Amino acid sequence: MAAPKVLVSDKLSETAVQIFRDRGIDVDFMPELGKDKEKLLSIIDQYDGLAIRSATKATEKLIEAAAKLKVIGRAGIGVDNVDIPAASRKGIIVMNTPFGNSITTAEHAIALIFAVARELPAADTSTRAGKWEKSKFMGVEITGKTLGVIGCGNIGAVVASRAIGLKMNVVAFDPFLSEERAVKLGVEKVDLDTLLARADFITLHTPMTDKTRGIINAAAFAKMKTGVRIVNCARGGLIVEADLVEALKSGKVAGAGIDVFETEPATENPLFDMPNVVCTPHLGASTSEAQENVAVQVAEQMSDYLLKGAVSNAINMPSITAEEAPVLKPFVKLAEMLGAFVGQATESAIQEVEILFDGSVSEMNTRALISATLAGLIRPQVADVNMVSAPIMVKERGIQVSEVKRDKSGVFDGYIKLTVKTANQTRSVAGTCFVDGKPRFIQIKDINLDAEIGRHMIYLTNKDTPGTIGMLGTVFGKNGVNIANFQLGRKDQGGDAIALLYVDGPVPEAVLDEVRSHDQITSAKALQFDI
Ligand SMILES: NC(=O)c1ccc[n+]([C@@H]2O[C@H](COP(=O)([O-])OP(=O)(O)OC[C@H]3O[C@@H](n4cnc5c(N)ncnc54)[C@H](O)[C@@H]3O)[C@@H](O)[C@H]2O)c1
Ligand SMILES: O=C(O)[C@H](O)COP(=O)(O)O
Repeated sequence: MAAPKVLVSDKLSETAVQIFRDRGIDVDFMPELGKDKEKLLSIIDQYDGLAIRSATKATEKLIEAAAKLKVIGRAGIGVDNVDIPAASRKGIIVMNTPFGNSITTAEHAIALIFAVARELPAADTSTRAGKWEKSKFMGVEITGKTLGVIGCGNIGAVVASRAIGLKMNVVAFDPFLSEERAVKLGVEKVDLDTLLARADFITLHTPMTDKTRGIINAAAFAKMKTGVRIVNCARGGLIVEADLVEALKSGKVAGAGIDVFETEPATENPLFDMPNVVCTPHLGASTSEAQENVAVQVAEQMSDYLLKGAVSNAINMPSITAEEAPVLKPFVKLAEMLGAFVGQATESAIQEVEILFDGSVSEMNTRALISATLAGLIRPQVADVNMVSAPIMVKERGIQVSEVKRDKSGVFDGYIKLTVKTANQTRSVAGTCFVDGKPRFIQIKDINLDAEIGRHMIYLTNKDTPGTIGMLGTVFGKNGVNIANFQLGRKDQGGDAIALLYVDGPVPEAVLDEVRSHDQITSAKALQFDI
């Protein structure tokens, strides 16, 4: 098999390139390509992986053109430059490195707080110009002042701890911050209005979402103390820049430290003309330590995925560690086969799906197994689906999915049972993996059997009457269909029965019609499994 190929289209540390090479991955290092949309678009179809920072925009158009792409690795935190829904629909994993640059970015926020409190850049420029304007640059102390942290996750928490070390009082607004964690961090959890009213300094550390876009706007400025100072090292667009300009002009805001802008690269911006605004060009993550961290991490994560199927820090897929990947692999296959069985056997719209994990399987990574089951289930309708895209597609179709876990309940160490409801019927199939790692069906419609899964299979439902096996043998035999394995099961003597045949090739519909023409046969369906 050819080695996977990765493109690095942003300025990542070359350590990442070395890691890809050491792992046997072909890598093209084109750090300026992120800025050249057309060139990137023209070559993206050659790559299995794309490693980026924030300059590369992984748009829907780029993702559509990425015929082989399996993974986008963001060496950093914010993934707002990646169209995640488009990537997910195409089955592309998007991963980031959530901790590698958090300390560095928090330090930049603290640096900007000091720079704004003491007008350091302006004082530096004035002094170099020989002006010695000692009385012009009257600053403020930060000791004893209140810092409002909006978004108290990884970076916000580090900023809070540094600020507490600097003797500031910290209040935090973050709907997902628990009281316990707030107490542990030594911050006071408050609502947004309270933060705006009490803070002398405000620092932003939320992701860019529909809820956070423009969170600091004219209405928010109106609720702040006069003379407040604001720092944004998160994302441009969290602050409405035009409103900040007005607040600076009116004196409501005494200063601002801005690392991120509504439009980047920011080569022109009304904030550049404002006094006591300290601007940096999206430098939050730019230290050698952080860049080394994120480059190493992204290269290792992408390599682990491309070479071993291990998934870590993915935004759109449950994690699978390198250790669990080989153990999980046969069960992922089984889950897909169960989904594929029901997906092919069911012709009306699926309304509900229940996936039961029994015994040892219930202790595995069931989120990954659910994704695999759903992928198998809807593949008959959507050919290109995989474990990344399946949960989204199932949700888009309004199908309810539930998971049940239970202790070992039968003779098998563990098994998976998939039950699907449509408007007319409920269908179930269960399976397990034996020590040989091969998946097997062990129950269909609550009827026990033990069926090895083959590429081509025939699923029959029938009445349990004498002569059925003979009839099937005759029909298939005279039509040249060779049976590799034949499994039968029934509820009660003379009652509902099923048969699952593993055959050596595709079975023509005409042959199935002949089978169907016999009175004891209720249904006959050819199934295919990607095994
Ligand atoms: N300037 C830079 O170079 C730079 C570097 C790294 C990260 N960042 C930005 O910083 C952001 C935060 O990074 P992080 O690692 O701390 O992320 P994180 O996920 O650990 O923390 C984000 C926090 O924001 C909170 N949050 C979400 N929605 C909110 C809302 N509506 N109101 C208040 N809080 C909300 C979350 O609960 C979470 O605790 C990233 O998303 C990225 O955009 C910028
Ligand atoms: O989200 C991030 O990690 C930062 O914004 C850093 O972006 P950069 O990698 O382009 O410096």
